[in-house]
Amino acid sequence: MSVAEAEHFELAIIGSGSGNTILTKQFAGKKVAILEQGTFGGTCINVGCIPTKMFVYAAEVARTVRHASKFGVDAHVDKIRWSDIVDRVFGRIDPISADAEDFRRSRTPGTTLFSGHAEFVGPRTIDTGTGRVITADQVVIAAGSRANVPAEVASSGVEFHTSDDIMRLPELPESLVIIGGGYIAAEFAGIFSALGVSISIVARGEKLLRHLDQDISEQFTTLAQAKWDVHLGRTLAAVHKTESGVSVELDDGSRVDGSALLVAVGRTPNGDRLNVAATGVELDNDGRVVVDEFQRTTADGIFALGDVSSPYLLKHVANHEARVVRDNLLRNAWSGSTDELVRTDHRFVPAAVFTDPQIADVGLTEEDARAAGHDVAVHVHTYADVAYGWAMEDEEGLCKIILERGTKRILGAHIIGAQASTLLQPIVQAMQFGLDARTMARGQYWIHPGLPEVVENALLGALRA
Ligand SMILES: Cc1cc2nc3c(=O)[nH]c(=O)nc-3n(C[C@H](O)[C@H](O)[C@H](O)COP(=O)(O)OP(=O)(O)OC[C@H]3O[C@@H](n4cnc5c(N)ncnc54)[C@H](O)[C@@H]3O)c2cc1C
Ligand SMILES: NC(=O)c1ccc[n+]([C@@H]2O[C@H](COP(=O)([O-])OP(=O)(O)OC[C@H]3O[C@@H](n4cnc5c(N)ncnc54)[C@H](O)[C@@H]3O)[C@@H](O)[C@H]2O)c1
Repeated sequence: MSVAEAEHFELAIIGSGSGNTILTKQFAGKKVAILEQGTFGGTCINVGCIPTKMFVYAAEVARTVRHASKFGVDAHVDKIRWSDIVDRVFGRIDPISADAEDFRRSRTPGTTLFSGHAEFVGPRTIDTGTGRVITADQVVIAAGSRANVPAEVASSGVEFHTSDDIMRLPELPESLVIIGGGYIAAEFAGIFSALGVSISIVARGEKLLRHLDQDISEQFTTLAQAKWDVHLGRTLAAVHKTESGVSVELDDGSRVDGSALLVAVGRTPNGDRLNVAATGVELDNDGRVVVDEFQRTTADGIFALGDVSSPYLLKHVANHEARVVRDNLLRNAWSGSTDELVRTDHRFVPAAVFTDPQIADVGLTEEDARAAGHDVAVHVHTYADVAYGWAMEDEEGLCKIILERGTKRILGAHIIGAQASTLLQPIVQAMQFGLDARTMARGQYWIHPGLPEVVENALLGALRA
């Protein structure tokens, strides 16, 4: 079909992850195209946040049993039924994706789903990859990101996995070599080790999760080194196939062997595969679609959101940006005035790494706070120093609070330990709504002897520091 014969839509959305969530009832009756090249629903539901956390929970159950004896409860893991774990996760997720696709394909009047690789061929003109070309008044680029694979692995001919397929392995491997020291490496190391797999990690940094506050990164690295075979400050030289799986050759000539290989070295935004130049959308030096605070790209009528344009690569950020785009799609976003437009708020973006132990953070690291010139007051409180931590026999967890000394404003909070993401959320709330540390610590009751007392004590310690 030629561009001249293109079918016209009021709205076209490239990507059915967070992009699909835009279509609430305000869009009923509008003529909408959704373009999706892969599994409907995108990364989070199919291969990201949700399945990984379902595996994380199964891993935690196994870990609890393995550690039960220190509480005077003798128990052991009889067997890991890997295929049942996989079936539990995907038996729940796959139907959700299939139903969401069916809903858009056949139960949403006015919406057309194009299942193909979309590319721009002109201003707001898209080749849908299905033999049809469409035009649209407004376009949303919500095309996400993809896993990076180092050339040494890609060209090796050796079987390897990424987060896209590691959760569907036919069998649990005896050992797993993980290349990378970030989020995905940490989460899958936690999952597979709890299920009995020997873990080796190869990371080029001197610490794991090195983007985190130094105290947290150090604590995690120390704990990881005690239970996994961790190779820090090493790069990959080559990858070889062996009789039992794979051998990874490092830059110092040493080798790390395992039965399976997981590559977890970051993700690339998919804007480079959309021929965005044809529609006037700019990419930055990191390949992200350039957007302003209203999620508008450099081309009239085109918004972008989520991993394709955001440095955060987090689902709650993509969701927030999708809500901003939804609101701005319904306004006249290129009229010249921005008075009516909704702004994205990236001030206090929290994140959690669901590894062992869990990690969560919000705001500045101590290093960044000092580098920004703040006069900081810092306190680290351990789980072992609160009553619930005693109950848990916890020797790993800590909560670090960074305050601006004069105002008592919370600049950053960093937690490693059980339920870190749950413990962090009230601090996110305090930062978002301008609650200072003194009011947060002493202006409310803290349930005794709940685990959040570690946050209360970290706040009080920072106030005294
Ligand atoms: C293993 C893993 C675990 C994660 N865990 C968490 C977590 O616990 N918490 C968290 O906050 N975040 C997590 N994330 C990150 C989170 O999944 C992403 O930030 C989020 O899903 C991005 O949403 P999105 O809508 O931008 O992109 P996606 O959900 O990836 O959607 C983009 C869609 O666009 C499609 N597409 C791309 N290019 C084209 C094209 N040219 N034509 C047609 N379709 C196209 C893709 O197929 C995809 O379906 C995790 C990610 C991974 C990989
Ligand atoms: N719980 C969560 O919110 C969650 C979970 C998983 C993934 N994610 C998102 O997905 C994104 C991707 O995760 P990720 O772990 O792949 O990326 P990451 O950016 O967290 O970590 C990448 C790691 O790979 C290393 N690396 C990069 N290139 C390398 C190379 N050529 N050889 C060896 N090591 C190399 C980096 O030094 C880093 O340690 C994250 O940025 C995160 O935002 C979030």
